[in-house]
Amino acid sequence: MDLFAQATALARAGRPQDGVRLIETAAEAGDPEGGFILAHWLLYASDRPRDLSAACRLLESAADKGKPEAARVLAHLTANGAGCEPDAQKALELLKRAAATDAIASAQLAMLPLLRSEDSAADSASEQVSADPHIEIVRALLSPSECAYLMERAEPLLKPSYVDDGRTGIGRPDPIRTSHGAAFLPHEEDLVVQAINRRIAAATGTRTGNSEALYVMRYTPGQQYRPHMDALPGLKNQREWTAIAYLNDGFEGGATTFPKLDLSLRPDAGDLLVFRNSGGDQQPDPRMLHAGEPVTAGEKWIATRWIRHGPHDPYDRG
Ligand SMILES: O=C(O)CCC(=O)C(=O)O
Ligand SMILES: [Fe+2]
Repeated sequence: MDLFAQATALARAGRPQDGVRLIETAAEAGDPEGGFILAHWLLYASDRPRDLSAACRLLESAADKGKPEAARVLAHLTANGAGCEPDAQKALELLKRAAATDAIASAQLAMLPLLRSEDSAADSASEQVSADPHIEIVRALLSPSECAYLMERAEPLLKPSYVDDGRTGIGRPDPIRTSHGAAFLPHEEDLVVQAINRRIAAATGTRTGNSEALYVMRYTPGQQYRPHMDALPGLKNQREWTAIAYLNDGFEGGATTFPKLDLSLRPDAGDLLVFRNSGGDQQPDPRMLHAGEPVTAGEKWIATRWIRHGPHDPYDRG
């Protein structure tokens, strides 16, 4: 039985602390599997305070001992400068090392030469839907292969979408949003996702460091996002902008509607819908109520960036 299975068996037998101790002891002894698991507990802050630097050190040691998944996750953190100095060259070397035996890393590596440049955001035609409030569609910002890549990467990570409680900032299931989704937190934000995030920032005139994690959503028939506001009253660092990349075509229903503005939009795959949720005073703009209408056939995939007024830590849900 591998280490994780042993720890899980202990937890199931009512001895979770022994399971945790088993992983910690293995990690301390330099076991790459133990180090990889402990690094994730430190990244997710699941049972202990978040410590990105400690996670990087554990991943580095596990990667040096030949664990490709550790090299891949460390590549993401290194490219991002999360928990360590940003170093694009080192990130690429780590990814190449991982790609020799890790299918996810090799798919990522294969995408890199196909990525559109950050400057290409300026070449995408932008159509103004409304000047005030600001709503626009940037056409074909993402290529078909980039859209396919995001859906493929997100699929195994999908979980029922939660809605953050405006008061507590804690996520909970809510019939308002019945889709499934996956957030690309900094350690999951691979080099392709980082490039896409930079392009979305360039297209919206915002900074990557102001955004929440890219959130990929999938709606199957009957699923929807009922009318809601992305800006939340009382949020100290407001969700000023929303940028939604549409990743596929070939579904029915699922338009994005703004009931107060009498607008119904159905952008094409690769397009980015951008709208402003709050004014300069950071107060939610009531006109920006919007919904993802129920999908009636096929699947609808989108990727959303909720962009804050100022710098935001994507690990911080508040
Ligand atoms: O699915 C849609 O069209 C809307 C999604 C949305 O409102 C959001 O991501 O905040
Ligand atoms: Fe929304």
